[in-house]
Amino acid sequence: MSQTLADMQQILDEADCLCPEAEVQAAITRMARAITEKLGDRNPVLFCVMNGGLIFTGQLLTQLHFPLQAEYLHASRYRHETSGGRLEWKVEPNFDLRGRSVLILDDILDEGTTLLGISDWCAAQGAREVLTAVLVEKDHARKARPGLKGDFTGLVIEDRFLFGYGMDYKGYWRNAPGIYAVKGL
Ligand SMILES: O=P(O)(O)OC[C@H]1O[C@H](OP(=O)(O)OP(=O)(O)O)[C@H](O)[C@@H]1O
Ligand SMILES: Nc1nc2[nH]cnc2c(=O)[nH]1
Repeated sequence: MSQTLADMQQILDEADCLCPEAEVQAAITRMARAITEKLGDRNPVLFCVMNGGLIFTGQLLTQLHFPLQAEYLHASRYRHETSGGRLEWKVEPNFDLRGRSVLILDDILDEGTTLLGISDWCAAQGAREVLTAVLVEKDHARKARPGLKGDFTGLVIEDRFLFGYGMDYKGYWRNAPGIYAVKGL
């Protein structure tokens, strides 16, 4: 096994599981009900924020039983690091947002800079309303705006560096079937 693979296996073996898969799935089901209640008759367009939003979006979408359009965008600011920098757009959506209800789907609201930047961009494109849904909110007071929260939140989790369920550690373990914290971080 290469050193990278051995290191990554050790990361998972030594990590703390903060939320097992069944609890994550229950949270996604609760979110699906709340989103349906709010947006079920608004013909919304949903944007998965790649890459981290992939698994959450996939598991949420099939629980939304109303007409919607599903799209993606790609914006990133961590680049395999454990602290964030400037938000970089990798793929801007090519989609007419004028007058639309928009729901942004992402794995985590940490400082919230990513979701604020994306929400502002959607509003500037003429969206009628922009809502956000995050699987995880990180519990700390360093938000980009005091008290910043998603409109729909699955789980509130302690202030450690998390991976699994879409969140990566150095590009790995987005596929981990639960939410884990790296040992010592
Ligand atoms: O609330 P913030 O502090 O802005 O952090 C949250 C963002 O960080 C992660 O993305 P990242 O930039 O790591 O890109 P990724 O989606 O490719 O993992 C995550 O997917 C969120 O989009
Ligand atoms: N993987 C991962 N990405 C993040 N982006 C912001 N916070 C986190 C985190 O705790 N884990």
